[in-house]
Amino acid sequence: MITTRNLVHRFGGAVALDKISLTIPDGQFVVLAGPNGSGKTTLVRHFNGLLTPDEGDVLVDETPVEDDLVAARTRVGMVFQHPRDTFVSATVGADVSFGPENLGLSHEEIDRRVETSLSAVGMEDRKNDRIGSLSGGECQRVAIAGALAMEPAHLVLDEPFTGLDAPARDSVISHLERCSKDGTGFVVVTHDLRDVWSLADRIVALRDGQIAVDGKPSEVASKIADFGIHVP
Ligand SMILES: Nc1ncnc2c1ncn2[C@@H]1O[C@H](COP(=O)(O)OP(=O)(O)OP(=O)(O)O)[C@@H](O)[C@H]1O
Repeated sequence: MITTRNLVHRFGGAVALDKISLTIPDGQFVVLAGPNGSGKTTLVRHFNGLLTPDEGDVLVDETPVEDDLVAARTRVGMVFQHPRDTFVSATVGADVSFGPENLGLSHEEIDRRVETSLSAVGMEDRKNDRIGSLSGGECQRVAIAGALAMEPAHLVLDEPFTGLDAPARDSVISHLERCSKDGTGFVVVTHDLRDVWSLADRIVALRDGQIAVDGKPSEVASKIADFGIHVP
């Protein structure tokens, strides 16, 4: 469970998050929407301690993130835009095993996690492929596999569809659906709801650093259409 309580974040004098209180239970598929500059990326960067609150608290499983950064980063995985820049190894399999290796797991457990997470994104036959040979959608899927291999309770994807063509988007979405059914919670940051509307349990929309809308897709559709978010 991820909890923020009266979370405030400022950049210089400018308030980016203005008293955000939010609880995300395990397993929930949350879409975090809102216009450019509304605070989405700033908010999710608090979920695993990439930013520190100016005021308020952020807790993962009821422990303040700053008290146990390792636990927070194990429970909350993140995949950012442009994953091509974040790969650390030359091949798909080596990259996905990098995180579990750093957890000090046994070879058997590392192999199991690599197999499971690559097959969750439909890349089980591509372990030996070079990262440089992948398309944009495949890069995104390998980045998701790398995060899944850490077996997080929540996986945060920041604008995962940027730069992907329609078939690549559809492929990533169908694999997210599969992982979601298997129990992984998701927080997907987007300003375009069309891709993920059908997968979402909950839509949270920010405006000017505050929660403007929070509810099930069917409840919020009419409320969010007027603030710069594409609704299907
Ligand atoms: N490193 C930074 N330094 C200064 N201001 C920042 C920084 N990062 C974000 N901001 C400002 O904080 C506010 C929230 O930005 P944030 O990136 O969280 O919004 P966002 O909703 O994710 O936007 P986008 O959809 O454009 O990515 C904006 O006004 C932005 O200009």
